[in-house]
Amino acid sequence: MTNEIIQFKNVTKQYDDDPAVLDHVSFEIERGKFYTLLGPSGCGKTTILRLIAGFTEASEGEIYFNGKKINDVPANKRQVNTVFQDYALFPHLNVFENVAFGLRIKKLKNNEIQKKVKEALSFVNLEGYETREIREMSGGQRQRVAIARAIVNEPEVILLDEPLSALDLKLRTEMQYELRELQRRLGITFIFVTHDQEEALAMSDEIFVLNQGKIQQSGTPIDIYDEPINRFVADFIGESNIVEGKMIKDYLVEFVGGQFECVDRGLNPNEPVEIVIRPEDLEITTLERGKLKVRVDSQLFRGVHYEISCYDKDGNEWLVHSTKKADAGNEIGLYFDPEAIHVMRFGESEADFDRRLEAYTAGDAHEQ
Ligand SMILES: Nc1ncnc2c1ncn2[C@@H]1O[C@H](COP(=O)(O)OP(=O)(O)OP(=O)(O)O)[C@@H](O)[C@H]1O
Repeated sequence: MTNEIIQFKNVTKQYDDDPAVLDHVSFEIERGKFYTLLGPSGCGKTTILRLIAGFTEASEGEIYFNGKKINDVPANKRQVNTVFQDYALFPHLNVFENVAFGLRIKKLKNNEIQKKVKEALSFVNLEGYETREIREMSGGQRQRVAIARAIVNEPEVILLDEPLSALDLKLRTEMQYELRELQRRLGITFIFVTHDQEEALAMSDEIFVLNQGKIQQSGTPIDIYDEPINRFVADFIGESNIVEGKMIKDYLVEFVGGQFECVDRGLNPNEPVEIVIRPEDLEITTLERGKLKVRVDSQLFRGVHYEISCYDKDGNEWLVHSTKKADAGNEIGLYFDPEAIHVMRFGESEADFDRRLEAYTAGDAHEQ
């Protein structure tokens, strides 16, 4: 059996004559993994969930579940449950009845309902809360009731639409651990929607980064952080310094008036590129040792590091995360390793990016 559970083939969603909210989107979801759809407000994340759940229809393209086309399968016949942002719990029912609701509709026997609800509540650490009213539960507990209500139906996929956004920061972080752990224990596929990049990096096996109805890049958190394919992804995932430049040789790149050694990524001489250097990869040093010379504009103490904003002579801003202080007005050097320079080709598609990196890692990109 293939490990693929959901597949989108060239799916487009358009309302009336408005521009498409999803534009020929294709992807595959594997069984048992934690996926995150990440992107700014309005990029189409919820629309993807609604298409999987069957709450809306695709304008074009095909959606497969376990290898079968499901475009015309109604929502209640799909092996999918959704946890909504506002939890959508029934305020007039207690915890037990909220979780039991779907099972009662399916007309399961009472003793079976008792057993399944008990199991689901124990999965989310809510044993003993059966008779509590929803209004007597905290935000985090309501969240867990909503998850119990989804897992009690034993779906193959759980869709979670910004389920943590109503929680305060501390509880949100706790719930991130809990959800991740729960997904591992259950072994069910989770598809989680968020616009919070830190949440996506912390929780996911795979992330799909979306913008304006298109998947910009998909991959593991580390792949996406270390190898963003374009300016949008680099900017959206973590903080970045991004400048324009051009390739000199396959392992030498020119920007802000200097030439710097970089990792060979199969790019061609003279090719215009964008360069990303993460703030934590810049080291404050003397003017002599520094590869870049900059003037410090401001610094903020962020607890674990200082966030220092500097400018080079061309007016580019360089953000540095450092445990060392640097006072505003001082001229300093910035040092970085060749591996810290990430070079992006302008306007490259994800498929071309993957092919280029595959060729590079297979060793047939360029001879050095
Ligand atoms: N029923 C509808 N009719 C018309 N346009 C819609 C409808 N539903 C959604 N849209 C539009 O589709 C686009 C994508 O919406 P979607 O809810 O998928 O975005 P999102 O990425 O989940 O955003 P958010 O993070 O704000 O929830 C938005 O521009 C939205 O206005």
